[in-house]
Amino acid sequence: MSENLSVVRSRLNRPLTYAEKILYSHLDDPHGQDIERGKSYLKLRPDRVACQDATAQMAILQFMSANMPSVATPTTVHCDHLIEAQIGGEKDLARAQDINKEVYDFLSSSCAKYNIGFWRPGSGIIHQIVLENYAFPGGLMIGTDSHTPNAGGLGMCAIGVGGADAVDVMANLPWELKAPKVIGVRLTGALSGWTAPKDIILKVAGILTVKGGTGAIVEYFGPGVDSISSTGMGTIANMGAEIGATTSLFPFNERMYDYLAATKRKSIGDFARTYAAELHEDEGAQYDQLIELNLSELEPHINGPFTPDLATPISKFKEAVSANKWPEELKVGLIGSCTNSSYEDMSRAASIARDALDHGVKAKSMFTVTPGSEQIRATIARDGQLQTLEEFGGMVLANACGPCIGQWDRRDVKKGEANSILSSYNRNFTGRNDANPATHSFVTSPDLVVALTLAGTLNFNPLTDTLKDKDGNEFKLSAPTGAGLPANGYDPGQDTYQAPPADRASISVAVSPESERLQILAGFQAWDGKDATDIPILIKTKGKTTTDHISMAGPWLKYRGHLDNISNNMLIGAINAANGEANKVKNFATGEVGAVPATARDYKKKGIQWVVVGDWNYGEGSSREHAALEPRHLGGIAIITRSFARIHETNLKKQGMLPLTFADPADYDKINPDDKVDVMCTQLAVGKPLTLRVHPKDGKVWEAKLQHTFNESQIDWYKDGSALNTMARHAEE
Ligand SMILES: O=C(O)C[C@@H]([C@@H](O)C(=O)O)[N+](=O)[O-]
Ligand code: SF4
Repeated sequence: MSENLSVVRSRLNRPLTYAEKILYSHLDDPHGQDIERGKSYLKLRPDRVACQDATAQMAILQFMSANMPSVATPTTVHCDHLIEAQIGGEKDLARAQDINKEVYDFLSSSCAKYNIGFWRPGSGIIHQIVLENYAFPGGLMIGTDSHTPNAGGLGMCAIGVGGADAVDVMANLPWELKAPKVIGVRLTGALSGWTAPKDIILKVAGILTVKGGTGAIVEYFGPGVDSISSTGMGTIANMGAEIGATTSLFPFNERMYDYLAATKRKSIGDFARTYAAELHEDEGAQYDQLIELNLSELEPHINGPFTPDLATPISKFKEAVSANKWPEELKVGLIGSCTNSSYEDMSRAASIARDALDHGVKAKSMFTVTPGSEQIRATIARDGQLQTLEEFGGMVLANACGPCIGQWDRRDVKKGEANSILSSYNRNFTGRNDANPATHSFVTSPDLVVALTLAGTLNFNPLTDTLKDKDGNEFKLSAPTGAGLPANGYDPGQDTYQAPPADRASISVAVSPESERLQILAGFQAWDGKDATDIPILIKTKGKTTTDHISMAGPWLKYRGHLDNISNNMLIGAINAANGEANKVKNFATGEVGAVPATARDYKKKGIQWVVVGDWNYGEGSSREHAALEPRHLGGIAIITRSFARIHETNLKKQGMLPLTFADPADYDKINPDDKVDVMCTQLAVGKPLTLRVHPKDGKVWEAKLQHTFNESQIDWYKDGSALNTMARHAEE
């Protein structure tokens, strides 16, 4: 990496940010690569790939079509998304192992066959396991999950991608990324009292908004960094996904060294120390945008509802609750998720719970606890935090995503009933946790979750308000305390890791043709070389259209390996601009109103291609490529929006769709849901806009200019029908 970096330094002759040092030291061709931030497509060689069980299925099904004996880059698969939270950790895990047996067997056998490490159900959430075992300062990795950036807590450049991107790296192809801009966040002062690392990213999300980080890496630096633990830095990097950032990262420092040593990787810490000079930004490094945060003045924040960038400082939260008429009663408090489930998070949360118990009171709201990994669970069980949280009223769930991804058998409210929940998670999109669009979900630090769960209401500020103890006397909660690392080291707990066997050739991977959950992928048809004329708009979506709106998780996760079945959830959460409702569109071939997937299937049966029209930051959120595979599978050809989230735009290109943006954003308003359109696909060329000819039902034809970001090789993906088809074609040549 140092050699590559010195080659690039001699070419660029300017100070570099830390993010650039990691990226450019991983270039496939440091001598010849064109390097311009925000413009060039970098060809990179990541050190590692990580996949989780809800995205690994499609990634491995695609890798299988590359006909390779094993993966070319160290890869792991983590079972964390498919465990439903119902009655508590152990029973939920056993139930999941039974329900998901077919998928787990597919994953464990394909991992064994292709030389992939397999982390069984119960091992923990992918991003905690990666931090505990694989992340290292100066490394570059990709993961088929948008919160892969969590590894930024160990100074790694870790980027979320769709499965098709992971297949490139598994198949030893260079991985392509548009050279990101770099946003600097300079931290001064120090965290103290109720202010937690999470509050830094909650504040930054409020500043940058959900699309402010798109196309950029967020790089933290400055004297304030040293007041944050390595897992705290991970929290901040993790939730950088919510501002659309390519990733977020921190410079190597002694807090990272301590975490490496605590997780049996002192040798890596020592090695990083020998390269410390290169594991941070250069003097005079230039940032495309610079934000200053004084941590000594930073308040705790609560973000939401419905979007992770609606940031409210705790001192203003009560008035926001009443001004917006959010449901005041706090129904459920949830701590955990990959964002906040570290030893430090659990220790600080337990210190507040202990304070309450010492005053003879405990949780008023329902309260759930998700340890981030088996190692964390075993250690907080040994050290007592787990028992304290249970005594406080906590239900300990499996070491898994659970309610965060909608894997929650929630019984305390009916669908449609307005209510409020508070979590230490990173995302709070409509319906995400419990499929109830009336659930007001807020994200904050674990500390504030515990404090407000104790009070049972959103109208409580632990910094200023008092509570009544068991005798009715008033008391004020003390600020949380908690060790960043376990004084007696981590307890690894149960061994949940399956290493790939030496002899792999004899292993067979079975996918039953009758399976409801796994389906061998048929290649997509190549482009017919023609313009698409007089085609309908399947739906014009209004407002926020995240990957949760496009391909809902929760109950649909069971079909993540079966493209035809999961396509029945396509866009069912998106709001139709024509009627303000979800999953209700007009079929322009029959005149009937019906569900989006059924309408698309009818068009496909009739050989009618279609487009979707969307608004800003379309495809915000997850890396699930199903959000791109489904419209492709059901006969869509283009998604036309005001702007895209990075991962989703790439996923659409990889699957042979056309992600196009209005050159004039006002054209989004001009186009009507019942217009027919001509997409002049034959005009697709690098750097050239494409024409959309619009035929209003009544009125004269007009034209919109559409922009795109295709480069030469990506245009091949469109012509071949998908990136996989291009890969197969090159392999034959
Ligand atoms: O949907 C998936 O499988 C991946 C997704 C999920 O982890 C999520 O938090 O929504 N993500 O964030 O990329
Ligand atoms: S954000 Fe939630 S669903 Fe996604 S990886 Fe983290 S814990 Fe799992």
